[in-house]
Amino acid sequence: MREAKNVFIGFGKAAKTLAFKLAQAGESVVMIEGSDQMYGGTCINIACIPSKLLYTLSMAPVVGTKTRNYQQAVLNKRSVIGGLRTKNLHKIADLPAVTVLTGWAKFIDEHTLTVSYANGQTEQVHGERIFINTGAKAILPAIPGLVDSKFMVTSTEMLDQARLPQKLVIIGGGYIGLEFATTYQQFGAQVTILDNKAQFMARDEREVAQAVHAQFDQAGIEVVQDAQVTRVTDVGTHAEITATVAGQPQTFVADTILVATGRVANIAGLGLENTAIKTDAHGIVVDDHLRTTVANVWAMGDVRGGAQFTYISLDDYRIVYDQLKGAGKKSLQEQELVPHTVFLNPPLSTIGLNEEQAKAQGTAYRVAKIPAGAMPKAHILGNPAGYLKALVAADDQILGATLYCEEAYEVINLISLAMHHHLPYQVLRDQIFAHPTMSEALNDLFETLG
Ligand SMILES: Cc1cc2nc3c(=O)[nH]c(=O)nc-3n(C[C@H](O)[C@H](O)[C@H](O)COP(=O)(O)OP(=O)(O)OC[C@H]3O[C@@H](n4cnc5c(N)ncnc54)[C@H](O)[C@@H]3O)c2cc1C
Ligand SMILES: NC(=O)c1ccc[n+]([C@@H]2O[C@H](COP(=O)([O-])OP(=O)(O)OC[C@H]3O[C@@H](n4cnc5c(N)ncnc54)[C@H](O)[C@@H]3O)[C@@H](O)[C@H]2O)c1
Repeated sequence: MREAKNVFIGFGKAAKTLAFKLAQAGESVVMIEGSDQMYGGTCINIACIPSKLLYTLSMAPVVGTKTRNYQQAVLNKRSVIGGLRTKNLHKIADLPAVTVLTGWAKFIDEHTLTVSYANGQTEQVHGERIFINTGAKAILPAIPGLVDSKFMVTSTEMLDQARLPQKLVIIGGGYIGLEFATTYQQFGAQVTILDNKAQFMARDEREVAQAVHAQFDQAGIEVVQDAQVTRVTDVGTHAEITATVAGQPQTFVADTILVATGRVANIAGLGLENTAIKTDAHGIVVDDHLRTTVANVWAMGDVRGGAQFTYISLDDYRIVYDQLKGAGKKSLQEQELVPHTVFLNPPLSTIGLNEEQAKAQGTAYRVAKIPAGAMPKAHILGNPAGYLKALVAADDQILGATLYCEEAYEVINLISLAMHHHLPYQVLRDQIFAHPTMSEALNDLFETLG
């Protein structure tokens, strides 16, 4: 039997970072990854990186023309992702203390896994410690005809589809739905989003949801709320999607149906029933230090049923590493305040409280708000749309921000830093920023508060 001090199931963000650190410290590591197409995990292969690469390319006309070349973009994406995958593999596989096994792992007891290889062979691996980092997979709703439709894809297939859809229907108006609508519309697809909630962008405040909706209207992205999809039927070259919209039957036509209705923890087939590791409706149950209900097993990233973001998985690594090699003080508590970005055009980044939440909680606040068009950099970038808004408490601490503007995904990190370090808003108001940048909007934004 193969043995190691540290055995990882899944080559995700937390696992690869922790494996690298432990191996560098001379501890033996076995990394088990099911697919040779997934070294480095979901983010780099089938999620954040390919989707943001296509998003970026969807905004960039081919030099000398006004067209965006979708086929070229997909080829470009394959080449970049292939390079990153190899780099990720070698970064840990080349360390003398690491063995990478390409096969699917399943618990047979709390210290032992069976690894099944593509050639039908199996092997047993014993771990003093075992770290589960198996991620999440797309939820496929039980809609008659959906999974059998040849036009149905999840984000994974969509990101590698060589042909640009002409009529794309997206079921689900969350992160993936909104981002893919933006990207594929910009490449030239006709896009309709069918979301089952009554409100567009139900998690966000109405002000920004209305601003995004107006931008979608302008771009020609159709958004249908309160849509309960009841059936999908393939009809030759396209599919018909039947839905009840606000109680009325409607039919939509698509040559690609993207299912983006959330993702669920990847625990099926892991053999958890052979252990005392508990699960709930969200995933593997962990405590604030990511320990499962079995002392030698930890769970990190999407599989533990929390917020599904790569930066959360990375922070999960920090929590576990701190237990193994540090003071053991880091915990999930520190993940409560984190920035989020939806990669729209312009992008939308948020952190902390929004105005509706502050009102509902009865928190006293002042509002700072400026239009994005006030910033020269927004004009340089050719998109002065949107606004920046922040909430400040009576003691001058920043309560939260909504940035719907060019480069919001960079600027939000400065606000996050200020909030985490309890800096009063005046620090950002008076900070000298490089010019011309979008960050300098923070001078103007907080200047409005005096
Ligand atoms: C389209 C899309 C876009 C996204 N964009 C962003 C974004 O812009 N920013 C952001 O922060 N987040 C984004 N996310 C979310 C982000 O991708 C995930 O939160 C993150 O990748 C989760 O990483 P992880 O560490 O949990 O594990 P993962 O990276 O998911 O790794 C899990 C690995 O485990 C392997 N595995 C599973 N079961 C087994 C088994 N039994 N044996 C062996 N191996 C196994 C899998 O093959 C996989 O490689 C996006 C997600 C999607 C789908
Ligand atoms: N930029 C980023 O950070 C980023 C980008 C993409 C994905 N992600 C992560 O991946 C996760 C999964 O993304 P997602 O968009 O699949 O999930 P999501 O939870 O963000 O959105 C799912 C949407 O689908 C709707 N829905 C559910 N069932 C439906 C049905 N039967 N018919 C119509 N609508 C339905 C929900 O109401 C919701 O609006 C996200 O929650 C996020 O954590 C992050």
